[in-house]
Amino acid sequence: MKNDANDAVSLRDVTKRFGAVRAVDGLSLDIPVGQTVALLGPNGAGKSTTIGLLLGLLAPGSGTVRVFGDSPENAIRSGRLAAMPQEGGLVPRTTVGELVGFVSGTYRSPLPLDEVMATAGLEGLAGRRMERLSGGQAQRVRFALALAGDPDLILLDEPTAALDVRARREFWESMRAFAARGKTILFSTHYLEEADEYADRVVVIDRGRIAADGTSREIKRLVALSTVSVTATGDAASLERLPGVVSAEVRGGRAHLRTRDADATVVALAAAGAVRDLEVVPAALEDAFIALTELTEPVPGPASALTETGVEA
Ligand SMILES: Nc1ncnc2c1ncn2[C@@H]1O[C@H](COP(=O)(O)OP(=O)(O)OP(=O)(O)O)[C@@H](O)[C@H]1O
Repeated sequence: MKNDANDAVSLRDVTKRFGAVRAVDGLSLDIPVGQTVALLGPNGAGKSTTIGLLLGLLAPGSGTVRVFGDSPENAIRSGRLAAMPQEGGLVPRTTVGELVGFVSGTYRSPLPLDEVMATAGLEGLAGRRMERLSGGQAQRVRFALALAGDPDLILLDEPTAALDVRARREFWESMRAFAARGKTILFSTHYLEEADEYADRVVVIDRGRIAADGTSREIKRLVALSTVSVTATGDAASLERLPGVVSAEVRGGRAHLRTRDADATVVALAAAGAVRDLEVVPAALEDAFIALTELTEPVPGPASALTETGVEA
């Protein structure tokens, strides 16, 4: 039997229903201490429900939920678990320094204030009033409030949903500083690029179940196809027999090979002396995500549409 006290998060066969809807459907997930994990999934996949269960805001219908081997309630009480709200939580007419200082003072062993401000990227903003903060700055203040008690695990439900690209990048720089201190982060996101860039591990969730779990590289390799292009030296039918190749097309004097294993395909092309003007376009996480979440029947509920950078409502 696994000793889940070694993991920051341990979900075992967890199910949560809302009437006829199985929001979380037999989910098992262990997150070791120090990992940054993205929970990626389309609308209604069960991401918020999973986070709600981990915070003890929702009780599982069946299965067990453990945070550092303990109940979510105890993990929060001991200060090891914190969450960051997506909105609200900021008191008007106070300054950043006053609010963060006040919240810090409510903890028994808070993180030193200057460290909180530095990790959240708020240096120079201590005197700024809440009303005058940009969306990105406000989100970093919420992050500072979550950090104040020096938690070991932070749960973030779509932390950058309301931020523009630049604010998102700045937010993730703050998060990196937190992760660099050996802390564990679990965040949900619709943005594939965020999962790709900032998570050590991507857990794709769909209809309350895990559809894939691994590094973004592993997930891409699992289901998405890379494209290898070379100056054509053979016909499509012979190229389709190369290792890894799923389909081949010859047009404009170039062969375009869709492959599950670009390395193997390139090696075979090289062995055949056919690697002139080689170009390899790696698989995108977006392709993998579409493939994974299209494997099963669509769910009734909010429609989801893919944008260039992610999945939006
Ligand atoms: N309190 C509730 N009552 C009834 N149904 C609910 C409730 N909370 C969630 N659901 C349903 O459970 C399913 C999972 O919802 P959840 O909010 O966990 O998904 P999500 O992945 O966070 O989606 P989104 O990305 O849209 O926030 C959905 O079908 C949703 O409609």
